[in-house]
Amino acid sequence: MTVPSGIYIRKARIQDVRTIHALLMDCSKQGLLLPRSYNQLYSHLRDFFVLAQDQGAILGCCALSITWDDLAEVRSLAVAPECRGQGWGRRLVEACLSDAITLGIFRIFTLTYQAHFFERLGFQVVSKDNLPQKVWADCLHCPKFPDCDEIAMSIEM
Ligand SMILES: CC(=O)SCCNC(=O)CCNC(=O)[C@H](O)C(C)(C)COP(=O)(O)OP(=O)(O)OC[C@H]1O[C@@H](n2cnc3c(N)ncnc32)[C@H](O)[C@@H]1OP(=O)(O)O
Repeated sequence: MTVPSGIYIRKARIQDVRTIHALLMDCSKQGLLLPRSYNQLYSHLRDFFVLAQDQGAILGCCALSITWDDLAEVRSLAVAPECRGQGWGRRLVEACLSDAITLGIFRIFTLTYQAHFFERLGFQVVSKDNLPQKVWADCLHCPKFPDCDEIAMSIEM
């Protein structure tokens, strides 16, 4: 497998939406994360960081979504298979954590099947009961609702 060169992390642009959508759809078909509609991606595009290549390809993404005055969520994390295992997933999450600090938010949670990956970044498993009700607003649209089997994790910075 050829490892792409000239890749870096930047904020998402409007031209990236279709590629972000395709990346997330690929992972969601494998049951790894929840799909996001074009409507959601356009309206939340400012939340996203992408792993971009000089030639224009988008090889990864991650979003920081503000939940409430002291809480934000890391979501929609995906790295293209050819770029995995090189620290890009970690850097994408760190970009979101850094953004949270800039915004003055120091408690971040995530809902994930990749508990070990997030543990490596300092997240800890928490009870879903410890997350505020507001967190579950999007879940009403989830095909798995109300039987969520994702693991809740959080980090305090
Ligand atoms: C909130 C959410 O969106 S959850 C959905 C997460 N996304 C997916 O599952 C989609 C498919 N998977 C992927 O896109 C990728 O495998 C990711 C995003 C999970 C990981 O991205 P990568 O770029 O491969 O991870 P990266 O190389 O940065 O690894 C960081 C650390 O986590 C570890 N790690 C990476 N993936 C995993 C894993 N699946 N299980 C356990 N540890 C892992 C690495 O060994 C590394 O450890 P280190 O700090 O000791 O070196």
